[in-house]
Amino acid sequence: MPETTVLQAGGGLEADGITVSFGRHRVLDRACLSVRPGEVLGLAGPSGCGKSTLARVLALLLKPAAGTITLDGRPVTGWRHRAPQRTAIGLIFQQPRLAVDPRFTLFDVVAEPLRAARRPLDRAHELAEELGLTPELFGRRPHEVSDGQLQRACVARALTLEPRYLICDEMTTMLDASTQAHLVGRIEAYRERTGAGVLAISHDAELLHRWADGNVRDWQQTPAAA
Ligand SMILES: Nc1ncnc2c1ncn2[C@@H]1O[C@H](COP(=O)(O)OP(=O)(O)OP(=O)(O)O)[C@@H](O)[C@H]1O
Repeated sequence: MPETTVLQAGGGLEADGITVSFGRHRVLDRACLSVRPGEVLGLAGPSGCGKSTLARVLALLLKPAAGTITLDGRPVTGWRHRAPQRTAIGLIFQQPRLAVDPRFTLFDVVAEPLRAARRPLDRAHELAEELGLTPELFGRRPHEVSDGQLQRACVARALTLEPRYLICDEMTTMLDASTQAHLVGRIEAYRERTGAGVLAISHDAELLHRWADGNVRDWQQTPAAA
C-alpha cells in the first residue's frame, strides 16, 4: 500500500485516558491512541477487548466516563448534543445492515449526511459511481442488495462530507476478497487525495499489516496510561 502522504503539524485524532464501563464491566481503562493525518493505523486485538468501543468514542458517538478526545489540537466538547466536530470523523461499521435504516434506498443511505448538512446531493451520485453502485442499485432498499453492495453504500456515505479521519471497524469482514480489495482501494484513494487519517480495525492480521504498511497496534499489548 502507498506511503503516508500528508502531515499537518499538531494534527491528529487523539484519545487520552479514555475509560468506559458497561455496568460493572470496565472495558477501557485509561486508554490512549492517536491517529495522525495521512496515516493508516491498524488496530488489532482479541474479540471483546474494546476495539469497537474505542472506535465509537473516537467517532464521538459514545461519551467516555473519563478521558479526552482531541481533534486536530482542539478538545472535543458538546457531547450532550452531539459534538460539533462529529462530521470530521467518518465511521464504517462491520455490519452494514445494522448501520442503515431499512426503509431507505441506497441513494437515501449515501445522501443522508448531505441532506442533514443541507448540501447539494450531486456528490452522492459521484461517490456511488466511484464505489461501483449502478443507478439501478441506487434505487433498491437494503433487503434487495447483497452485504457487499450495502457496504459500498456505507463507505460512500462515510465519505460524503469528506471527513478528516475515517474509522473502519471490521469494514470488510464477511466480504469476498475482491469486494474487500475494492473498498480498501477506494479508501486509500480518498486518503491519498485528502490526507485523511485512517484507523483500520480488523481481526485479519494480514490485511491490517498490508493496509497499514506494518503500522499496527495490538490492543492487548497496549498498556493503559499510568
Ligand atoms: N452497549 C453495551 N452494553 C454492554 N456491554 C457492551 C456494550 N458494548 C460493548 N459491550 C461489551 O464491551 C466489551 C467490548 O466490546 P467491543 O465490541 O468494544 O469489543 P471488540 O474488541 O470490538 O470485539 P470484536 O473484535 O469481537 O468486535 C464486550 O465484552 C462487550 O460485550
